[in-house]
Amino acid sequence: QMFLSYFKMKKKYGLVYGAYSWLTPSITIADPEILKQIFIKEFSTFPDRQQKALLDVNGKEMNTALTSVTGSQWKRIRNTLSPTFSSSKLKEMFGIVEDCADSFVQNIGTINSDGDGRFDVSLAFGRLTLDGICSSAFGVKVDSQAANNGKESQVAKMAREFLAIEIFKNPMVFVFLVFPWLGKVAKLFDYSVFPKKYIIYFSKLIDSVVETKKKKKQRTDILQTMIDSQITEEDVKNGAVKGVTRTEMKGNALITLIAAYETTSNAMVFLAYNLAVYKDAQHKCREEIKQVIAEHGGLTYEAVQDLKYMTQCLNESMRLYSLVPANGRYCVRDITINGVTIPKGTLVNIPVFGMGRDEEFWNDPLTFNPDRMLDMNEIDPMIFQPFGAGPRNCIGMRFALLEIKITFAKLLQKFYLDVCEDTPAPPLEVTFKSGMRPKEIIHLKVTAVE
Ligand code: HEM
Repeated sequence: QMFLSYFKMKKKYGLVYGAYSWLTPSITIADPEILKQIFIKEFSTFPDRQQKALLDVNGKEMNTALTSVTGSQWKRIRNTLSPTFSSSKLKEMFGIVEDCADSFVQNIGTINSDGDGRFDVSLAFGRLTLDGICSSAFGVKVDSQAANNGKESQVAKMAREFLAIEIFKNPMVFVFLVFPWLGKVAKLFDYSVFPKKYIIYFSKLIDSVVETKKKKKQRTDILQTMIDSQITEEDVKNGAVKGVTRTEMKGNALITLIAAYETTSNAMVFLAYNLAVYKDAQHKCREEIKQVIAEHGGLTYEAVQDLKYMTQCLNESMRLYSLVPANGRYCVRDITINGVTIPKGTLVNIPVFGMGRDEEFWNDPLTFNPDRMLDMNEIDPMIFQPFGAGPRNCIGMRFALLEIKITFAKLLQKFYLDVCEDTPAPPLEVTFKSGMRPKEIIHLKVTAVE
């Protein structure tokens, strides 16, 4: 309802309107010209997504996560972690992602004990994503996809429990939203809105993985990049511009788990649903996969980059079903942009979900039409921004795209995707927990390609 209110408000007030986000003044902006200035040209005026006090309520490790840090600390950590997602590093991580996708395809045909190919889409893609993230962020193979045989590892169990926490159900979150200045007190007492038991567990896990990796250099993953660039608190005090401390390493491994899990798994849930409903698109994806594999002699990193039509389907799916339905930028000094004055201390709300379904920006917006994503130069990156925009956009975008495309390339090679009798017709109803997901449990069916 909150995300749909955009249409009502826009009809009444237009593309820019003010409101309060609890006690913080907020302005909703859907004007792409103003947004371009906010995200890019005036980045120094809008450097963060929230006010600082509200970012310090996660405990000392997670207060250092990229999503929470500001100023020179953000710059240093972002500079350190960005190369992890370069083409060369992603190529090195290709094997990790491929192993998870292989395990997914092996398990998907038998995930349901009835053997009829019916499966719970969120459960299946959730396990796949968990495997990928635990391998890459913690350097631990958890194989949660084999969990239907009842053997779930302790790491997978803890990660699954940690990710199932609905943070907005913690009443303290509302206390902080209403009284943001209390965040300073929370920081002082190392308070965390997340249960400490999980933070302690994963901190210890990282300590032990770091020791193992130090003894024997292992495969490239996100944690390895952080280990390779570890610095001390002293280095930070002396003005280091690159590197992460051990505490920052822990906070950023944990945020990778949170930032990557719901978003990536739900991106796959919605894509699978759309391909099962829109069979022409599924057929075209399968033909493209065959052609690309033939051209590259296998499903290589380069072959995955050539899956153009699949990318169109994914983009169209993310437009219709925004994984992160709203973005934000916090204004740190008074500014006037295109006649709109934004005072210091205002929260800018970007209605990503609404803009993705707005008739002013898209023809027939509720129809899944991958052809409209043919030429991305014609799509305004402010109106369609599944991974955000500007210098503070999603750092893991290329990793997510790689994981999704490898998985679907492997899945569609082996299986046809179909709807079940009880699969709802499009458009799916959605709900927001820690990310956007289908309101109901969605089942689809796989049948082996002969
Ligand atoms: C389909 C999957 C994903 C979607 C849709 C998504 C979306 C987003 C969005 C909308 C933002 C906010 C960007 C902004 O403020 O402009 C964001 C930030 C972020 N994402 Fe993602 N994300 C995805 C996957 C991932 C993955 C796989 C990782 C890590 C491996 C990741 C790590 C992060 C981090 C650390 C930030 C904060 C960046 C910063 O503040 O500098 N995300 N993501």
